[in-house]
Formats: sequence, structure tokens, C-alpha cells
Amino acid sequence: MKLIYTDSLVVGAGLAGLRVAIASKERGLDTLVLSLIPAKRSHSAAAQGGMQASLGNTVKGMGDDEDVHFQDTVKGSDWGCDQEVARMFAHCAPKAVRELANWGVPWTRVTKGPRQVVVNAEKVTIEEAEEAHGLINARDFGGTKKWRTCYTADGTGHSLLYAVDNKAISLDIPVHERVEALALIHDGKRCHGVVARCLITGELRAYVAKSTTIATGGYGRIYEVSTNAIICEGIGQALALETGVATLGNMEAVQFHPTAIVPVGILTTEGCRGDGGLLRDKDGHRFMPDYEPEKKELASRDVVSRRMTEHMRKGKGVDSPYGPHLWLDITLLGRKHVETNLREVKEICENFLGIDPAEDWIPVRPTQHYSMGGIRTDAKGQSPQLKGLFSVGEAACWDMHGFNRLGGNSLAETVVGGMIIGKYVADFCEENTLEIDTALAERFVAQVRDEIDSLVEGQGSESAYELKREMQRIMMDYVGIFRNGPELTKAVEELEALLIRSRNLGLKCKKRHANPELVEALRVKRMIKVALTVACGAEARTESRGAHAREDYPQRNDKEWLNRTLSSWPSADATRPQLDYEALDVMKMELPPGYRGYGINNAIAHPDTEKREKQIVEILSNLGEEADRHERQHALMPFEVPESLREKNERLHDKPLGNSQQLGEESK
Ligand SMILES: Cc1cc2nc3c(=O)[nH]c(=O)nc-3n(C[C@H](O)[C@H](O)[C@H](O)COP(=O)(O)OP(=O)(O)OC[C@H]3O[C@@H](n4cnc5c(N)ncnc54)[C@H](O)[C@@H]3O)c2cc1C
Repeated sequence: MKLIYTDSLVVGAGLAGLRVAIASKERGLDTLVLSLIPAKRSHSAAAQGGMQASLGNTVKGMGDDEDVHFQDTVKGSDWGCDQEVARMFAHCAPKAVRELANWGVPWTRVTKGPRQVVVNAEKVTIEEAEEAHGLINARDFGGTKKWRTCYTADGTGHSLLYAVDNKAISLDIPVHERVEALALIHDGKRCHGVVARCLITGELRAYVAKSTTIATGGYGRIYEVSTNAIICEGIGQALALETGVATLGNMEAVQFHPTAIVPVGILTTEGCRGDGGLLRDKDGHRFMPDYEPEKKELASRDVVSRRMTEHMRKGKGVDSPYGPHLWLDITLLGRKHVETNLREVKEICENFLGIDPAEDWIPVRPTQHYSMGGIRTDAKGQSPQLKGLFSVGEAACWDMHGFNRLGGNSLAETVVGGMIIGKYVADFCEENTLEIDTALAERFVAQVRDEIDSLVEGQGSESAYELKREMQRIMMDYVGIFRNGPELTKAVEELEALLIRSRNLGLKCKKRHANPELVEALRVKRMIKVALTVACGAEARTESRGAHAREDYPQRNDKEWLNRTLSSWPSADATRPQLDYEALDVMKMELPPGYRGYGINNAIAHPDTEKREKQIVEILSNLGEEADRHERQHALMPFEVPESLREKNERLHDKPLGNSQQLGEESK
């Protein structure tokens, strides 16, 4: 058995994983990253529109700060998030954007003077301040009060990943590419690393470490049509699930993005609507204002996706050989804007649809896009059940997104979460020694070897490809945008049957080295378990919250469901996860549950909501008029971040303008 030791092991070389690795390495810890593919090809590179941070540089962002960003995030989550984590995040996001500027991200900048923008289908001229000239710009995104999404045209993920990976390279952080983690090494209380398989040679290795951070991204590909890369298959979540100890949080919270192109499901960024693009039906009618007069196309994604589906169900979709769709119209933005700020969208439309989006409407439909659920961690990013196991980015349920994440808050989560959790990971490595009986590592390697032996040498007859297709169809048909009891029960039963069939997989190609069929067989069993956590969680949750919309339980029910679903896998022969629930404490919330400002206002109130609202009024009036917003916030809900990140953020409108150093920042 090949044993490789390190201090900080990170599984995943996307933005989140690399940012944690950088934090460990900067503290002088031996650090190693594993990845299925070269780091720069990780899925983070696909992100288009931008990342949220309350810089408040642009005139449309004036008045923005952490408080507004926090409130937007909590409302976006439909009160499902951990408010303390949302606070940590909103506080650190401006620091992350500026750090990235220092690492070379070419953020789109503010140009002083007048510029024409499209707001609510009208061309208006806004005047950018002289003092803001050259500072980081921001665009509008769904569910936000201010223009807060910092961007580099519509290739933000690409720029960020290149900058962060180059930083990791400059620190000499090794990335073992084309290596797949298949099991966690643990003793039921402490995680000691992973068993991984080299995808080229087939070699099995034990990577043993003080801390193990899972940053493997989302599980979108358990669905048939998804905007996600084909490697976003949920294997990281399965690693935690299969320990039988670590839990997954809110797996039923799956986001559908309103505007993926039909039929292939490639994304056109929310930036299209943020910059003024409109949604139209088969008659060319702009329908969103009819449903959402306040936010229109820029309500949160769960709301827009549902409204689009509702509208298509009324027969207003455009018929196509691939089913009905609607139109995204960005022609009103003008060719120059499309070719500069939305050039990736332009290329996608040209290459995959053969149309010019500066002239033609784009056929779109809501499509699976983001996994709010993931490996449940505490605010420091560590699994509450398995010491030494951390998780970050889309793989995790940290949990700042609750039941719906806002556009631009995910890229931000990767680098902000990576920055914060990276420091806690480094603390953990410094405070703990590596004590492991290598027999334990050998036992886990043997288990994976046995699994491969039985696939390669066994007589199984089921096809991994077929089971995967079946699973994806079930998820698409029964666990989609609108859900109901009978269909969810059907999904659970059919997935259970698939899981049983997956115990009889057979291979046509018996090679042990580079063998895609073997890779697929090893993954599909794990993916079906992950799919079951989504379907079972959705079946059990008899309310509608954020992206989880039950037709048979249309109300958000804070009285009975203000909690987080925790899934664990009870035993190797189980066919369903065990579900437990973690209550969210209203009496500790800075922002008690209320109306989001968009979507349907039909929640059943939690019995503590009124009590907490009164308490908040009392706390604030006791503080008196002199208290500033930071003191008021602290009195309501204190939160911790690592010491080096505690500094308050400064903005143009905070104080009379001085030199750019006063702004804490960005080189112009
Ligand atoms: C098309 C698209 C556009 C988007 N645009 C935006 C946007 O504009 N703004 C925004 O905020 N968010 C956006 N998102 C979401 C955002 O891009 C992702 O949530 C985020 O980049 C995920 O980063 P990550 O580091 O968590 O994971 P990823 O970037 O997915 O990286 C996962 C890493 O894990 C590795 N890995 C996976 N499994 C294993 C394994 N078993 N063993 C070893 N390695 C493994 C992979 O090789 C990869 O390196 C977009 C998403 C999509 C799909």
C-alpha cells in the first residue's frame, strides 16, 4: 500500500479547495491537493456573472454594506440559513475581492462620468462619481437591494480560478491530478485522510493527514439536465455519507437556474437579467412584472424559475422539439454591451444555438444549477461528528444559503469560506498531532480494493451507464422545481430499487487502469445514495421553502419546519438514509423570519418570531441613539471570524474621501 503523509489534505482543486490550501501553506504547513482534473479546469472556471461583495463603489451600490448584504442573503435563503455564518460571510466578502485584486484578478472597474444602463426595460443614464473612478465595479443580480456583484465581463470564474491557482503554484502547493478520492479513512470519531485511486494507473493510495478538507463541488449531475460540468457528481458528499457518522445538511435544497439554453442546458448568466435583459413568452410578452411587480426578472432564482414554469404550464411557452421554452431577450442592451460584458454568452449562443444574441432572443428554460445541500459543518467548517474532517464551497452545507442561494453568493462563498475556513484548518493542524495506526488505513484501502475486485472479477450483469441514466431521469421527473408527495414517494422507491441493482454491477471492460467504465461503476452506487438523500429529504419536508416547492404543501411552515435536514447512512446494507433535524433558534436570529419582499407571502409563523421581534426592539432601544451599526449588530447576534479578518470594511461613503489607501484597497 502506498501511504502519503501531509498536514493539510484538500480534496478538490476548485476555488474553495485551492483557497484553503493557500491558507494552510501560508502557515508553513505541509499541504497537498487532490483533483480529478487539472486545477484550472475545475468547475469554478465556468462561473460567469460575478461574486457579491458590498463595496459600494458604483453609484447604484451606494449605501450598500454588510448589513444589506446579510439581509439579502437571509431573505434569499428563505430563512433557512445559519445567520451567524451569513454574517461571517458578508463581513469578509469585501476583503476577499480586494485580496483577489492583489492576486491579479482584472476586475471590471468604474469609469467616472455618465454611462447608459438598462433598468426595467428603459435606457437610463447614471453618473459615476469622480472618486470612484478606477475602483471595482458591480452589476445588478437577483434578490439584491444594491448593485453588488463584482465581475470580469462574464468570465469571472475563469479569472478567479487562474489567479488563485497561480497563487497556489507560486507557493509550491502540489496538486495530484487525475486522482479520485473514494473513501474517508476514519475511526468513527476522527478523520485521518482518504483512500484515492489514480485514474491513469489504477493505483490505490492512502493519503493520511491531520486535516482533510472536502471541496469537491456540487451534486448537480444526479439530474439529467444540469448547467454543471459532468464531474459534479456528488462523490465528495458520498465520501462523508458512507462513513455512516458524518451528516449531510439540507440535501433536498437544489437550485434550478431560470436561464439555461434549450436543449443542452448550458447557462446564460443571471448577469444577462442583471444588466437589463427580459424574459418573454411565446407572444413576445414580458410576463415577470405580472407575477412579481416589485423585483420582476430580478426576484431570487427559485421564484423566477417557478414563475417561468407556472407560465409555461398555462400554455405560454414556445413549442419546440425539446419541449416548451421561454425567451431571454438581451437585444435591448445593444451589441457593444453584449460583445464586452456578455461575450461568453454571445459565444455560447453562436456555438450551441447558431444565433446572435445581440439580434435574436435566446431560448431558455429553468435547469438544475446549484447544490445548497452538502457536508454539514459548524461555523468553522468542521464536521460536528468527525473531528479533522472539514468541508468548504459547494460541497459543504456551512450553511449560508439555506434553501436558496443568491446569484453571485457562490463564487463569493468559495473564496470567502476558503479564506475563513482555511485559517481554522491551519489552526487545527497546528493544535493537533497525527496519530494513526496504519492498520486502519490498510483496512480502508482493502475495502476499496475488494470493491474494485468484485467489479472487475465478478459476474454482475447491471450496466453502470444504464443505472445512471435511470437515476437522472427519476430525479428530473419527480424531484424537480415543483414537487409533490406521490411523485417523491415514487422517486424514493425507484431509487431504492436502483441502489439494490447497483450491488450487481458488471463491467464489459475488465481493465484495472484507465477504464471509464470502472470509474462510472464506482461512482454510480455512490451517486444513487446521494440522490436518495435528496429525494427522501424532499419527501419528508412537508412545506415549501426557497427552492423546495411542494405543490401539496405550498406554505413555508416556520412553526414546524424551521430546521435543517441532516442525512446519514445507517449501515452498508441500508437502502435509505436516516433523517434527523437540527432546529434553527429564532431567539438567536438577528433577522427573525418574515416576508422576503418577493414570491408568495404565505408563511405560517414560528411561535417565537413575535417574541424575538419585541426583544430586538428592546435591545436596540436600550443601546440608545449613539450606538453605531456595528454595535447594534453585535448586540443582536455576535459572530466570530479569525482575528486577522476582524477589521471593519471601509467604503467611499463612510468618510470624506482621502487617498486610496484609506479605502483599504485595490490598486487602480
Ligand atoms: C455555468 C455556471 C455558472 C456559474 N456562475 C456563477 C456566478 O457567476 N457567480 C457565482 O457566485 N456562482 C456561479 N456558479 C456557481 C459556482 O461557480 C460554483 O458553485 C463554484 O465555483 C464551486 O466551486 P468549488 O470550489 O466548491 O467546486 P469546483 O470548482 O466544482 O471544484 C471541485 C473540485 O473537486 C475535484 N473533485 C471532485 N470530486 C473529487 C474526488 N472524488 N476526488 C478528487 N477530486 C475531486 C474536482 O476535480 C475539482 O477540482 C456557476 C455555476 C455554473 C454551473
